[in-house]
Amino acid sequence: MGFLFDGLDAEEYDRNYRDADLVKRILHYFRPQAAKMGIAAAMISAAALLEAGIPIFISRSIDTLRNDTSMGRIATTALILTVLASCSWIFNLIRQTFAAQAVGDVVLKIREDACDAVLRRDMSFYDQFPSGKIVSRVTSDSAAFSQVMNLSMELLSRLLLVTVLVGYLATVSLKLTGILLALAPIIMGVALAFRAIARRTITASRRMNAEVSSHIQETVSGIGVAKTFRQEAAIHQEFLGVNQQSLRVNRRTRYVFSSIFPILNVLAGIGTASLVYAGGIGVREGELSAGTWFLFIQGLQSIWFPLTSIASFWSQFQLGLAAGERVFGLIDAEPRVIQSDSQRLPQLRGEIRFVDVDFGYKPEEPVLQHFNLHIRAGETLALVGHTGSGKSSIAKLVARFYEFQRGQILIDGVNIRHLDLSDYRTRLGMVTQSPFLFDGTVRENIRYGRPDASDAEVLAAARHIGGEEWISALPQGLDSPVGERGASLSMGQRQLVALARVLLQDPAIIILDEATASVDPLTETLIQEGLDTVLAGRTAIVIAHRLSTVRHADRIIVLRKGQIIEEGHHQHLLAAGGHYAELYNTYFRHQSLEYIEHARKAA
Ligand SMILES: Nc1ncnc2c1ncn2[C@@H]1O[C@H](COP(=O)(O)OP(=O)(O)OP(=O)(O)O)[C@@H](O)[C@H]1O
Repeated sequence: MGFLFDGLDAEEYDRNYRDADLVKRILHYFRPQAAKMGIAAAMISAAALLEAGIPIFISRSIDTLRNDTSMGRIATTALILTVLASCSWIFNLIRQTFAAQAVGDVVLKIREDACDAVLRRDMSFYDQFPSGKIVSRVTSDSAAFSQVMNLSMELLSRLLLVTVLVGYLATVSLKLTGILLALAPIIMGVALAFRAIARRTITASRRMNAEVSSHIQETVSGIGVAKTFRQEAAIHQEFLGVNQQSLRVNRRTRYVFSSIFPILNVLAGIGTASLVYAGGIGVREGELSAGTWFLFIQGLQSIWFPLTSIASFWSQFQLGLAAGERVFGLIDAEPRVIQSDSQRLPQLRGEIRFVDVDFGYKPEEPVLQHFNLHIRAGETLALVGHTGSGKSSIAKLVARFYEFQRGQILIDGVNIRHLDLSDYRTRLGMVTQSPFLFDGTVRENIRYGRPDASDAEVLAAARHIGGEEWISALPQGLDSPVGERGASLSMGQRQLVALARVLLQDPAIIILDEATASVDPLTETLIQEGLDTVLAGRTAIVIAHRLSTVRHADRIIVLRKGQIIEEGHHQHLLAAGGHYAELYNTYFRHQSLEYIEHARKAA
């Protein structure tokens, strides 16, 4: 009876597709599987006919055996029944095998399409869809969607069975068939009512369990803060409350589930009793044979479960379609970044020009307005400004992660919208504040910059960035595992890996979001040397957090609310005594050697 509870955890999502379109699209995925599905459908029909035939054969046999009880007759009856049951099992096995293959292939294809779609999307897409939702669309929704097909086949088989059986019973006794069918709406009504109640209690129970987990997770992850503020007792009390509520909800769920089977059994009992009574009278009056009487009682059992599953079909079918819709929604999401050409720039010099650019993540919240900036090829440009001033946005536009609303961005004089993006991005390197390392070794992570690089090239890049020492400090050298997201490496080591990776890539333009987290002085020096190596001879946009970077930058631009308010060289800007000087005094000055010396003397 598991089908009664299936799919209860699905959420309601907004529907944008018509059911007919969804079904058409699903069928389109099944088209290459037509042969397998054809075999499965044939097996369904054969098995349904056999399953309906078995009780009919038994009823006939009962009547025959009343007149002929010879060993031969008994043995033949038993043998035929064994053959019929075995055939039914074999047909079902073939059907399950072919259907599982077809559905499995379709889920595989849909997941491939969903994964491709995810990889093609621009960054604005990821702002809109949190990663958890994307993952669940690619994994569980694509599987839930295949349920539509399984359900349809199951329904087909049940309908066939009920039709054949009821059709035959009607030819035997209309009166008893009437009694049998009168029970159908009651059975279906109870099944539907139970589904509605079960759905509510299950949802409440799931929410409650999620609440308990999130409470524990929050407590554990914020344990340091909780201890500092001596909140342990309050947290304990709060947890007791949530836990008690969870107990109540889960108890109610169990009551609901354990009450349904007795209710269904009582109904089945009433149905059987009515048939026994009406059939018994029929036998007494000589209108029915004992075999037919048996057939109707057995028929109730055979029709009972199919009826409950037919009752629950439609809502489950809708849930499957909704899952399909979420997957198609992901596949069909319109890209915002649109390239109108695919020009390649084999000799990218790295000149970047923003011409009168307007940009906002949301149209009503502009980040850059009439923005103009010219970065010469090979120039190192440092962007400074308070948080939210638009530094990262400029970098993201150069990387073509987002679409801008007005103006032009030119790369070596070519409109960025006309470039072959994948070619362009091979010449564009990015080092983010907290570099993302993939689970694997240091070597694999460095090679990520250029998959065809040899071991010698990887080693050379690593040495070039930080010398021999940082490599030998790693437990297994370049073969040391980095752990999930690089957790086994220190922050400094992760940055060195990211720099070696980008050096191996050898881009013409480099975007660097300097890390704010401080590292030990030795690593700091290593990173600085690595940075100098990476930046040399390339166009660099650096979101600067280090004094040494702003000092050595060819040009600094100071941003406020998406506008350039000052620009020039470090000394020049400092002498001007404007916004940069203020930023320097509050942010950069404490990193200077003079400041540290002065502070030490003062202490
Ligand atoms: N993905 C996003 N979706 C919506 N708004 C965003 C997004 N990223 C940034 N913003 C907004 O755009 C503005 C500029 O942000 P940006 O990240 O460019 O600033 P920033 O100068 O790099 O700041 P920080 O130094 O804190 O990184 C801010 O108001 C920010 O809230």
